Amino acid sequence: MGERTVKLAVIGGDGIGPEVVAEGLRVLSAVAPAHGLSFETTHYDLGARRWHATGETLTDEVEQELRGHDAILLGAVGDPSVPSGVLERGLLLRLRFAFSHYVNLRPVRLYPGVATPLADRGPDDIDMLVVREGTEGPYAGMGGVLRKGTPDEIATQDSVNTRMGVERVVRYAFAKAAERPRKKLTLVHKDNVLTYAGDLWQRTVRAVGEEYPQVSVDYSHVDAAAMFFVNQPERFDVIVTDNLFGDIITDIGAAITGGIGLAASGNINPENAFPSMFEPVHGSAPDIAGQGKADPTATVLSVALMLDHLGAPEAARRVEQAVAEDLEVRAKEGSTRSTSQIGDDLVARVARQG
Ligand SMILES: NC(=O)C1=CN([C@@H]2O[C@H](COP(=O)(O)OP(=O)(O)OC[C@H]3O[C@@H](n4cnc5c(N)ncnc54)[C@H](O)[C@@H]3O)[C@@H](O)[C@H]2O)C=CC1
Ligand SMILES: CC(C)CC(=O)C(=O)O
Ligand SMILES: [Mg+2]
Repeated sequence: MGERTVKLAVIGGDGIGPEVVAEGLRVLSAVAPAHGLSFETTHYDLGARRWHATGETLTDEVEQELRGHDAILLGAVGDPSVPSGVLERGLLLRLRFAFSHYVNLRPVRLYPGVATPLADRGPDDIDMLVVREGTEGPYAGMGGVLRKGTPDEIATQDSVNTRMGVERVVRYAFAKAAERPRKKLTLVHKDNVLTYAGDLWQRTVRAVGEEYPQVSVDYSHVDAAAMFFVNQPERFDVIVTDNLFGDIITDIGAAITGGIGLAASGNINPENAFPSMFEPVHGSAPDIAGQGKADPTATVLSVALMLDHLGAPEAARRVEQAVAEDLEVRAKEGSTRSTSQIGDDLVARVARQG
């Protein structure tokens, strides 16, 4: 088999980010060669440390360098020593926007054996794919503040929804739904209150849906969807939703599938005009940083999403299989392993499958 070299940019970032990324990379190194892949990694020191040292979040030069890679693996950004939003907007959202990551793909899947707070539900009941819009909505950064610091202060934060931006993510979600056995797509929004944006999303889903007669479509207001996640998760197959709603409901999705330490995501540019970026759903978890307590599984599953995106589905399945086995053992025997011990076990499982 000929070997393909993938140029991978690695941004560990802040808090537990570098700890979980290190384990993701070890699993990647263990699985890649058997699938004809070799990864040429470049590490970028971005995040709080760099901001304190230089005042920079992301320079144009670094952005340009990142553009030259095939994919990016990111841990998390954000640190209590930096004003909230500086790194989240200046680094993470800047990359999502600059590289047109309009699909934020977040599987919500209960692995066998994993404890869920939903007493009478199992893996067959919780297997959804949330397609969160990644470049618009309230995250766009539009708005401002008037009369700051006075009793008359007014802060606005606009939600931006473009026809083009909504249509491309809706189209992606329909294509995903059409590939899955249930062929069901749910639009999650709040069109009874956010009437302008909601109407655009509804009309777009109706129009694109005409091209996918095999996909059944329904709608849920986001507040009801939050409730259904915890009392009727089997309602959902593929969900398409805006940036903020998708952010919130996927943390609920993580909570019902074993916790935030297991939840993976991909920031995808489906046209491959820019490198896609893979990262756990969680943040930098300053409360447990540096203690070896972080679960690297979410990052390892994000590596599987990356392998899928890079056209190596067999390698991706192998990583997921290793995680599934690890989670089954954890369910039976419990686990007090450190971040790197979980990494050791996943590397060993991936190697055994080879
Ligand atoms: N994609 C990103 O880079 C994200 C960054 N953030 C940033 O991260 C910082 C912390 O935000 P929080 O709201 O506390 O969210 P968080 O996801 O970092 O932590 C929430 C809770 O989950 C736990 N947790 C997170 N990841 C874990 C893992 N792998 N294993 C075990 N436990 C884990 C944490 O210890 C904490 O109790 C903030 O600066 C925030 O802006 C938050 C979310 C996403
Ligand atoms: C900008 C990030 C901190 C937003 C977030 O929480 C996420 O993408 O999951
Ligand atoms: Mg989030």
